[in-house]
Amino acid sequence: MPKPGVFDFINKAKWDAWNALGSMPKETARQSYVDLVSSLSSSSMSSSQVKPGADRKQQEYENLVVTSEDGITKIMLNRPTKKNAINTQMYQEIILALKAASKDNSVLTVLTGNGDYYCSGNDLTDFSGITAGEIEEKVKNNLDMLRVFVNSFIDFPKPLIAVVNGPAVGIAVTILGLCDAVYASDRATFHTPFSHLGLSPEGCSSYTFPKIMGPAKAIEMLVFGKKLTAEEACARGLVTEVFPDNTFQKQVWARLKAYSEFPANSIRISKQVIRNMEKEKLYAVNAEECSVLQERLLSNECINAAVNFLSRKAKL
Ligand SMILES: CCCCC/C=C/CC(=O)SCCNC(=O)CCNC(=O)[C@H](O)C(C)(C)COP(=O)(O)OP(=O)(O)OC[C@H]1O[C@@H](n2cnc3c(N)ncnc32)[C@H](O)[C@@H]1OP(=O)(O)O
Repeated sequence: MPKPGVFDFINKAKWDAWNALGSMPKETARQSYVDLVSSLSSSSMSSSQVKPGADRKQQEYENLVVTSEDGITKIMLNRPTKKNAINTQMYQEIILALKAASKDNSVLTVLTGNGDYYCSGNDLTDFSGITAGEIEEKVKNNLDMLRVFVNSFIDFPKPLIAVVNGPAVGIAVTILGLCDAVYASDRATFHTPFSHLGLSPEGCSSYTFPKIMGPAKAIEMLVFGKKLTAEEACARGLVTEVFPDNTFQKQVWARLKAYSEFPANSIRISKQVIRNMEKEKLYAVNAEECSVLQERLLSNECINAAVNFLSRKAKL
């Protein structure tokens, strides 16, 4: 039939919907419709039957638990016995989980940690058991991966929210500058001990932190390693809001559920309008930080700090 006029809203919507199916056979269209309705009715049943926390699990990961419920995809770091330290496999899994979340039906994506820590940063045992001859290649491969990891935050198309349930260290802190909201328990702390470890800033923090809190406060964190309380991080603009630990999960998830009911396209497009302008700059900052860090990771200062941690002589 001819396309209905622009003010014939209902028939125009129907016409557009049919047209969008292209040459799909009628039987396939009918089956897709039945599948869609079945999935909607089972998800509305499950939202009233399933206990909080037992959301629908997605793909299996070794170091993450990824679930999707009520328009929110939750990516939970899941190495609680290692304070959720990010090892090579976890970096790769986060890249994959973000890619999947960017394409799923969720409105919001949340990053959080399982256990008492949000995340203790890069896994310092990552380079153990490597021979001197292998180290350069391993560092190069890891830095290539780190660049992709950080780019997947820069490129993330929907609001990305960090629910910081406990202390955060190193890269888990720097990457917050690329998140769209950061909700923290009052038990959380924010620590970037790069100089202590012979390292240098990553996660685009050399650019985002001075922008968020001003250069002097950024240097206090990134160069002198000052550990911030959640309230201090909030006063500096790194954290959006702090909640008492005993009501943290309840209050934050109620807030997120309300936000997830906003129109999905509007939310996504508004985030992109705010963030896209800086993408090229952020890619360049990320590349530069990775190149500096590659040299740092091979320095004696860094190797000694890692050896001290591994031999239990030092921790933060
Ligand atoms: C990809 C390319 C490389 C990119 C390089 C970028 C780096 C940026 C960073 O992230 S720098 C930050 C690195 N992180 C740290 O320096 C933290 C090191 N950890 C600690 O200082 C402490 O563990 C602690 C303060 C986080 C917690 O202390 P606590 O006493 O409460 O607990 P334990 O020390 O007993 O920890 C429990 C177990 O967890 C292991 N663990 C904790 N953090 C890490 C880590 N970052 N890497 C590896 N393992 C970690 C810890 O060893 C304990 O394990 P065990 O039970 O087997 O002994």
